[in-house]
Amino acid sequence: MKKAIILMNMGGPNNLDEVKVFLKNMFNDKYIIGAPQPIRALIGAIIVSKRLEIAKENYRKLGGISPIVGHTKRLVRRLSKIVDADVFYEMRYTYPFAKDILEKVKDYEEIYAIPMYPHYSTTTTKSSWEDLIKVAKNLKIENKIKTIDSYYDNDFYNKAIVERIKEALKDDDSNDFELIFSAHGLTQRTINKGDLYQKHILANVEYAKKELEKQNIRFKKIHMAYQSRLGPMEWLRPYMEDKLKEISSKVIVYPISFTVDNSETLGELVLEYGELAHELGIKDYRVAKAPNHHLYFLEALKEIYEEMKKY
Ligand SMILES: C=CC1=C(C)c2cc3[nH]c(cc4nc(cc5[nH]c(cc1n2)c(C)c5CCC(=O)O)C(CCC(=O)O)=C4C)c(C)c3C=C
Ligand SMILES: [Fe+2]
Ligand SMILES: [Fe+2]
Repeated sequence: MKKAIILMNMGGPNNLDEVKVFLKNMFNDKYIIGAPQPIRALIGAIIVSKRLEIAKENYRKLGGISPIVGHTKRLVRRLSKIVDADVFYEMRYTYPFAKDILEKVKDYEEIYAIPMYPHYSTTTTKSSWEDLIKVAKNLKIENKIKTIDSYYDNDFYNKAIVERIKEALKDDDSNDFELIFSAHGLTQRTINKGDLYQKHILANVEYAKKELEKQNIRFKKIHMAYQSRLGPMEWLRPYMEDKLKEISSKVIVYPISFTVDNSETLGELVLEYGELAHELGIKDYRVAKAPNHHLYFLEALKEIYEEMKKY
C-alpha cells in the first residue's frame, strides 16, 4: 500500500521576486480578507502595494529567502526516514502549491495531509485544507485523503517546546528569567466569528506549562502575548510591544504558533523585538527556536500519522 504524507504550510518567498506572489495570494484568500469579490481583490491590491517594500526589506535582512523553506524541506527529509510513507510538503501561498504536489501523489493509495499548524484557525488550517481538497476533487482523489484539525495537546510536541526553551536557557537558572509565549496575532473580528485559534493557543500554553512543571523548570513569571499585527483593526491582546514594557528581568520568548522557524520568528521576534528589548533596557533577550526538526517533534508527527492511519 503506497502512502504519502503531505505537510501543509503557509509558505514564504523562495526569493525576493516571490514576495509579491506571497502577499498577493495571501491577501486574495477569503479567510484572510473576508470581503466578497471584487472588493477583496481591491483591498488586497491596496494592502500589497502598501506592504510590498517593507516586506521585501524584511526578507532581504533574512538573506532574500524565507527561513520557512529550508526548515520545511529538512523536516520532510528527516520525517521520511522514520515513517512508512513518502513525505512531501505543499504551501498555501508560494510554490510548491497543492496542485504541484497532488499531481505527484495522485496514484498513491493513501494520502495524509498534516497541517504545520498545531492550532486550528480558519485563516490557516481551514484555508490550506479547502485549497488542497478543491484540487483533490478535480483529480478525483479526495476520498484517499485524510487530515487532522489540531495537535496542540500532543505530548511529544509539548516536550519539543520545552526542549527548545531549555536550549535557549543554556546552563543558566530559569528562576532568573521571565518567559513569554508569543503567538502570531489574529484580528478580534475573526475570533468573534468563532475561530478556535485563541482557545487552542491558550490551551497549548497550559500543556507546555505542565511539561515545564513536570521537569521542575520554574520561571520568575510566565506571560502570553501576540505579535504580527497589521493595519488599523483590533488584534488579539496583549500586544508583544506592550508586554515587553512589563518585563523587568532577563527574558526568553517562545514562538508558540509555529512548528518551524520563519520570517516571523527570525525577523520579527529576533530582529525587530530584539531591538525594542534593547531600547527598553532588557539586558538578556533570547528567542527560543521553533520545534523544527527536533527529535520529539518528529516523534509527534509520526504519532499523529500513525493515529490518522487507524481512522
Ligand atoms: C493580515 C492578516 C494575517 C492573518 C490573519 C495571519 C494569520 C496567521 N499567519 C500565521 C503564520 C505566518 N504568517 C506569516 C507571515 C505573514 N502573515 C501576514 C498576515 C496575516 N497572518 C503577513 C502580511 C505576513 C508576511 C510577512 C510580513 O509582511 O510581515 C508567516 C511567515 C512566512 C514566512 O515567510 O516565513 C507565518 C508562518 C498564522 C499561524 C496565522 C494565524 C493563525
Ligand atoms: Fe501571518
Ligand atoms: Fe510580522
